[in-house]
Amino acid sequence: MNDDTQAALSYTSYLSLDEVLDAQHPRSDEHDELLFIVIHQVYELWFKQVLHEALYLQEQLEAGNTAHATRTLRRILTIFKVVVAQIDVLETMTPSQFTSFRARLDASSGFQSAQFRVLEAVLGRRDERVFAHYPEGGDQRAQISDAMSRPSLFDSFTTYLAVKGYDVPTGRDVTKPLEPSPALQEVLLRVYRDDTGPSVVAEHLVDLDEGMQEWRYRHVKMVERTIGDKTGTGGSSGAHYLRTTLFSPMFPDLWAVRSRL
Ligand code: HEM
Ligand SMILES: N[C@@H](CC(=O)c1ccccc1NC=O)C(=O)O
Repeated sequence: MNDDTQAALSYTSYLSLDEVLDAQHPRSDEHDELLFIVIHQVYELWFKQVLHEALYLQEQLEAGNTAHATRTLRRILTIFKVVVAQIDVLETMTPSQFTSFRARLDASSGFQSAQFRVLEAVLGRRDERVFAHYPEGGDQRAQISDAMSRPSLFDSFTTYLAVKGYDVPTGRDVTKPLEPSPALQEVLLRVYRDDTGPSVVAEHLVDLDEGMQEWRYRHVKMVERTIGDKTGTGGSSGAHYLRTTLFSPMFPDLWAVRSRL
């Protein structure tokens, strides 16, 4: 196409708003279903942004760049605050309002959020059970599987510590779950005692771990108040299942050293 005939860039075209604002398709005539859809779409957009930042963060860490890594971590943490806070908006929906359209959700559920599973994998989760909700041979399954085969954020952090001259244990199989490592804990104690850039990065990783746990806690409370102990549309026991996910920190070594600091 000749440049002269191309429509001028506008707010609407730059942001693809025709597509974005045409992407809400309630399955009922219930007033509250639009909120439910919009909230989830906003989540998925933030997940996209967090994943984009997390990849950048891993590059910055592996290059030993404390300033950039710290800035990126602060951005991710700020987004986490926003996504935890937006649960307040969904909690303005009463149980009976949700019940009015819940059956129309069929068997769809948060279990099928591929970006959430990719995020968990980037943060170090290695757990085949999540695949149950993604068809074999599908793109989403491949994305989660790829993320589980790459070094996690914590692996990039240990690489960063090595670049900074710390004698970190090497040779971890990055496709396996993160296990507490006494040798790495000794290194972390030195990092905290030195109290320079790496200790700031470590504290931000603790913030991130806590932020993820905050989200899980707020999600469970929202579930308890909205559907009580009904089973989930995704086939789990619902709030009971979600409570079992509450107390598994992503970076166990960073928590293990705290009683010695
Ligand atoms: C009224 C609001 C909500 C209710 C009642 C609810 C309920 C549930 C339930 C019962 C499960 C367990 C899976 C199942 O059997 O269905 C679940 C999982 C999940 N939900 Fe929600 N949810 C709500 C809102 C949200 C929102 C806003 C998000 C944001 C993306 C979300 C993301 C997830 C994720 C990622 C999981 C999987 C968690 C895991 O396995 O650790 N949910 N939800
Ligand atoms: N699992 C929820 C339904 C639900 O919340 C949901 C359904 C479809 C898409 C996203 C959802 N949000 C989180 O699980 C339930 O059992 O009511």
